[in-house]
Amino acid sequence: MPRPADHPAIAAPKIGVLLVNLGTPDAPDAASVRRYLKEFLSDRRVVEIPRLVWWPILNGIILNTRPKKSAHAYSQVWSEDGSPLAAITKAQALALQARLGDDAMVDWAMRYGNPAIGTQIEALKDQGCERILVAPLYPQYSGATTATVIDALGAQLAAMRWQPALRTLPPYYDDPLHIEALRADTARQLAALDFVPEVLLLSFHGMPERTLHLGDPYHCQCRKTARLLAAALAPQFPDLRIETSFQSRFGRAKWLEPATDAVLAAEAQNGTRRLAIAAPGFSADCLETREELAIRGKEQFVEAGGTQFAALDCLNTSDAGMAMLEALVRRELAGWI
Ligand SMILES: C=CC1=C(C)c2cc3[nH]c(cc4nc(cc5[nH]c(cc1n2)c(C)c5CCC(=O)O)C(CCC(=O)O)=C4C)c(C)c3C=C
Ligand SMILES: [Fe+2]
Ligand SMILES: [Fe+2]
Repeated sequence: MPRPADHPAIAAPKIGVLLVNLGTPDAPDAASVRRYLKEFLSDRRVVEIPRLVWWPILNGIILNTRPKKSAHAYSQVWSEDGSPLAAITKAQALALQARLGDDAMVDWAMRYGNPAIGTQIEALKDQGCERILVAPLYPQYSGATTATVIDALGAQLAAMRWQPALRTLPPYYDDPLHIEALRADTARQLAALDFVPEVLLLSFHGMPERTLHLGDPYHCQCRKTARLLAAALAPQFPDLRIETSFQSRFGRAKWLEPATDAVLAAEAQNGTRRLAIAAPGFSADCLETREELAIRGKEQFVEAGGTQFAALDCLNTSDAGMAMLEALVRRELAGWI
């Protein structure tokens, strides 16, 4: 007697893959940015300050001042396809679908904003996906990013009578596939520059330093990605000095150091003239890379005396990045196929 799964008349269950990134406003205007920031900064995992203290600060100060400033920043990087983070995540989903063919149905979601995780899980289920792999596209795990995706997933499941079976993609900060993709794509971009950088600065998004002491592995995982990437690049670029920093400080608390803006200024003041910056903690370019690094970072470096500056692209839909994503996803699907 064949087992039911082996019976030719019973079709294999459909598998869905949901790529998830942080989220972004729907438009580069103050009202849209305010809506997005309200959802994002109300998450207890993102801002770990007692509500009684945080609520008046968020609603009384931040949501009245930051949206206009951030909307201006977003307008500088907005593309025909919308916010870079959403446009690139969508393009990654399409590219992954082409690579996976009939093996899985690929879709994408934003943790804050649209398309929401819950809506996309429902859509995959409605299309017959009984098994769904959810892939938070953060190489390094943190409570403020990866864990919030799983929280949203839990909330969606809590509202479903007939739930799909789920898997989640583990962090891949030190996975040889990730390090090799970063090495290959960084080397390709460095070789295409019209100058030879003295320094390659690896800039990761920051977090309050307190989260490290509370046990969040994010800082250590960023450091390990940086160490492995530097070691992988060394044979091809023996004269390149590789440094690490943390960007995007938010609020008054002490954040992880050294801070990217301070390092850019210090490098130039100490005589570095040619510098390239890369952001191996972001799987897709976004406001933090295109505005904070490529525009403001360049200004900071040049004002302090630097002469040549380049902000490298994230893995985005590069061949190296998509080959890595396909391999990471296929490894998870192997348990189901
Ligand atoms: C890559 C990992 C990220 C971590 C860790 C992270 C922590 C973190 N972020 C904030 C506050 C803000 N982040 C903002 C934008 C933003 N953050 C990430 C990623 C991480 N954040 C991305 C990919 C983006 C870009 C979104 C886009 O639309 O392109 C913003 C919004 C922009 C702004 O107003 O500056 C805020 C605010 C905190 C407090 C935090 C850690 C606890
Ligand atoms: Fe952030
Ligand atoms: Fe920022």
